[in-house]
Amino acid sequence: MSTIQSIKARQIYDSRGNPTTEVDITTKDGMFRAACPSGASTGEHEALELRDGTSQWHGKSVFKAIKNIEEVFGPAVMGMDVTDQKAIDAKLLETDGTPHFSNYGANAALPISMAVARAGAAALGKPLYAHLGALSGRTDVMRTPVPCMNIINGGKHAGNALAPQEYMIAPFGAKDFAEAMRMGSEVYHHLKSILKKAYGIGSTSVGDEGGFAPPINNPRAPLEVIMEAVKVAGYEGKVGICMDTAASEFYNKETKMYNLNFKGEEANWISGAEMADMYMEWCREFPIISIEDPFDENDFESFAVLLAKVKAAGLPTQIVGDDLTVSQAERVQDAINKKACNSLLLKVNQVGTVTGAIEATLLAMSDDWSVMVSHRSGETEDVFIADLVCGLGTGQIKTGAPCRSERTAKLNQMLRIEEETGMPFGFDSWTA
Ligand SMILES: O=C(O)[C@@H](CO)OP(=O)(O)O
Ligand SMILES: [Mg+2]
Repeated sequence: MSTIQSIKARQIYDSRGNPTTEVDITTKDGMFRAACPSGASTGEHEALELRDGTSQWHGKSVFKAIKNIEEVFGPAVMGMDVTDQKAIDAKLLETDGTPHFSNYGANAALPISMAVARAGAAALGKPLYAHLGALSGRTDVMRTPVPCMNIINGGKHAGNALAPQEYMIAPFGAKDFAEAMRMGSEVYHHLKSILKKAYGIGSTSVGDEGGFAPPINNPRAPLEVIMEAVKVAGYEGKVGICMDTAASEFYNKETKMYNLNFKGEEANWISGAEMADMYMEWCREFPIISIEDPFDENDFESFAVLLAKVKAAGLPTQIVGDDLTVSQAERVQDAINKKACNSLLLKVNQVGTVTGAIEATLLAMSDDWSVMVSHRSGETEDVFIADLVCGLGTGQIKTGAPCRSERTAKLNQMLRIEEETGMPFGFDSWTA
């Protein structure tokens, strides 16, 4: 048994230069630190990110959340045993008194929960990934994941006119994580040269997650240039494409239409049914193995239409819920009932505790979904999700481009985990 002796919180800054929360917990085994990430294209059902003042502007300070850590959550969990993650997470929820931290903030609860996992691992003499594997009952299936690297940025993450938010490469044909990293970084560098030639000056500036943000607004064009880069690198058949359209960002709730040129001057409205046809066309033409948030966060219907079409066509593409499911068991259950998707994007701050994230994962897996662990567009140096994905053994992670330290920190941590353990690599359904 190892108990919480002190909790200290501070405001630090994330990769976008916005304030966020960090916590230090001490036990007899030492000091354990964790920091909270922050999204830009956040789902409306996510647990509350508490910022000072009344607006939701991300540049606002988080001193209220800091105060809540030190004066509300901290005292509530003081003296509790850090090896009992479930009990501490339940205490955080009970103290807040709402299902998703609407009173004191998930950005106050989450770093405590993550630091407790680190402290618990130390108390048991285990690496973090092994502790998380045990907490989720998945010790026997731990593995390093296919890194889905976001190499072209659009949407809310970039200053270009491109509507879809993320175009990722997934080097699933690698023999191990180290090779996947090498393949990903080679494709990334080839893409840089191709973009420079095709689009000139400014085309290789990057978005929030390190992917290029070229002056493109045709949503199909990135698929073409990415495949060109994959070809030049010599990895055709070994690298798939994953997309995150983040379609909630350009949906009109009244007209139920999507504006595929929402950052450009002239709108380009299309219906959910037309979007589904567009995705199907792309999936037939390109090796797209994953589409996240292809529709609005409440448009379960269009999700279900696309999933059914993909299955009927025998395509390998997974349909991933992010804003739709917000890493919360209730929303996952809803999506299971409505057959809206077959994959969960897992972001710990959408739910606010490590236990909540594990619950959502296990529920999704119980219906044969895949699970892609994910960073946020606003990240810190904290590498927690690298250990989480290996411990849960989901086989997929998205944590940005193979550049920028807040992204490579996680990728490099997985290189270390692979070196240390020789864990198996990859996601079984994605094979070369
Ligand atoms: O939509 C997403 O999946 C994420 C991470 O890539 O973006 P954000 O953190 O801005 O929600
Ligand atoms: Mg998303």
